Amino acid sequence: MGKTLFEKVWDAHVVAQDPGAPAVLYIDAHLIHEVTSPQAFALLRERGLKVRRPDRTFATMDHAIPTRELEIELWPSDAATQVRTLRQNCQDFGITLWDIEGDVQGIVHVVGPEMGVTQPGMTIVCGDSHTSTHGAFGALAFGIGTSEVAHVLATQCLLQVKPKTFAINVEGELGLGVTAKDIILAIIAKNGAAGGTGYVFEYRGSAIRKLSMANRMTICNMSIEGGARAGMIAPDETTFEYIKGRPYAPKGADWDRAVAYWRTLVTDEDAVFDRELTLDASQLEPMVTYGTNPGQGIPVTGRIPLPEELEDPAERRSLLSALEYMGLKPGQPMEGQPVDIVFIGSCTNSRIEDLREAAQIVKGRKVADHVQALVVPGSKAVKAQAEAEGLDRIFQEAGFEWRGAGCSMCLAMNDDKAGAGKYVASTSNRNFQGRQGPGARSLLMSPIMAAAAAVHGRVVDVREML
Ligand SMILES: CC(C)[C@H](C(=O)O)[C@@H](O)C(=O)O
Ligand code: SF4
Repeated sequence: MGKTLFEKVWDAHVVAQDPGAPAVLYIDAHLIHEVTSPQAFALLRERGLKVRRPDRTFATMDHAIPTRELEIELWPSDAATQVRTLRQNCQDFGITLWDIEGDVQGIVHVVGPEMGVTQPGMTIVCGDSHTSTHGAFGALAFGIGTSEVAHVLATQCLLQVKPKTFAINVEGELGLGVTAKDIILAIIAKNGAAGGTGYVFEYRGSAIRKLSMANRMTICNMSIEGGARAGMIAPDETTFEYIKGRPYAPKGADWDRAVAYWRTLVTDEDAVFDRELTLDASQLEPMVTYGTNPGQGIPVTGRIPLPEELEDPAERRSLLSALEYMGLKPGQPMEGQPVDIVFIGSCTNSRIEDLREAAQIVKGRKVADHVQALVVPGSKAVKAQAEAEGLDRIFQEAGFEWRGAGCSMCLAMNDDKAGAGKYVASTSNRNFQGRQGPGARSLLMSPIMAAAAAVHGRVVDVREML
C-alpha cells in the first residue's frame, strides 16, 4: 500500500520506535519566540546542557512586543524582560535571532517561511500552536510545550505519538470574494473545533492546488483550530517558486537535489487516509464567526443557529453560553452587526497578499467614524513591501493605523487590547473569550471582509463591494 504525504515525512524522521511507545522524532528546524522559550533555556542552564543544533534553531520576537514605535525603556516590564532574556539566551547559546532592532523580524510563522527556513519534507516545531502554518510547504510542523522546547533544544529530537491521517478535499472554483480564510472557517464550522483531534489534516483538491503560498499558509495555520495536530499541503511548483532564492533555501546543485526529493512528497495514488471530508469550493461564501470557538461560524448571508437545530446537548449549551458572552441572539443574522474595532493582522492573515487584497477594498474609502482600525503587517519585510507598493498610504488615508510587525491584537498579551464588550472584526484565528482583551468579542473573517467591515462600521457581504 502506498503512503500519504504525512507518512512519508514521518517515516523519514523516526530515529527510534519501541513498540507501544511514542516515536523519537528528529527535528529539522526549531523556531522559538520570547514567550515560551525562557523557562526552556533556564532548564538547560540548570542541567548544564548546550543547544544541540544552534544552526537549526531560529528565534524571533513577536508576541509581547509593542507594535508602536517605543523605546524599550517605555515598554511594559514583562515584555522588556522577555525580549532581553531572549537576546541573552540567543547570544549565550549561539542561536540566530531576528531581533526587533534588525531588518528581519516579525511573527514567527511569517518570518520562518520568508527566510526560507521552512521547506518541504521537514519536521518543524515551535513552542506555539500555530506552527501548523508551515505545513503549507509539505512540512510536518506542530506546536510543542515549553518542556518539549527544552527537550528539542538539548537533543534536536522529540517524543511523539503517531497521529492518524485525515484528507480534506476542496474541489472546484471559489466564487469572487471567497478566500482561503473562508475555506478554513467553513471546514472548521463543518467538522467542529475538536473534529480533527488525533489527526493530521492533508488539504487536497483542485481548489487547494490553485492557492498561493500565503493562502495555503492561512489554511494550514488554522488546522489547530480544527483540533488537528498539524495540517499539510503537498509541495508543487508554487511551493518551489516561493522558496527559491530565499536566504536559507538550498543553492546550486543542492537546490536541484532538494527539488527532486520534494517532488516525491505527494500522497501515493493507493494510499489510504483514516478519514476524509470533501467540500465544494463553489458553494462556499464569505464566513463570519458568531461564537467563542472558531467552529462557531456561518456564511455572511446566514443566521446564527437556534439551539433546537443542534443535536448534541453539549453543543447547545456551548452555543448559548457563547451567545451570552457575545451579546448576540440565536437566529440573528451576522450581516449588519456593528463593529467597534477592525484588526487586520496575525499569522493567519498578515502577509503581503492579505494586505493587498484588503487595500483594494479600502482604497478611496474611509473607515466608519466610530471604528478604530489597525493594520499590523506580519513581518518587517511585509511592512517594507507594502510601503514600497503604497499600501500604507491607502490604509492611512482611509483612517487605519499602520503598525510595526508583531502579534498585536491577535492576543491580549501586549499593548494592543480591545475593550470589554467591544466587537472586533478580526483576521486572526481565535475568538476565545477574552482573547483580544478582557470581555472583548471577536468576529473572525477574511481580510477583505474585515476591510469591508471597517468601511461600513458593521459586518457586510464584501461581494457587494466588488
Ligand atoms: C503564546 C503562545 C504560546 C500561543 C500559542 O501557543 O499559540 C499564542 O501564539 C496563541 O496564538 O495563542
Ligand atoms: S499572531 Fe496570534 S496566533 Fe499567531 S503566533 Fe501570534 S498570538 Fe499566536
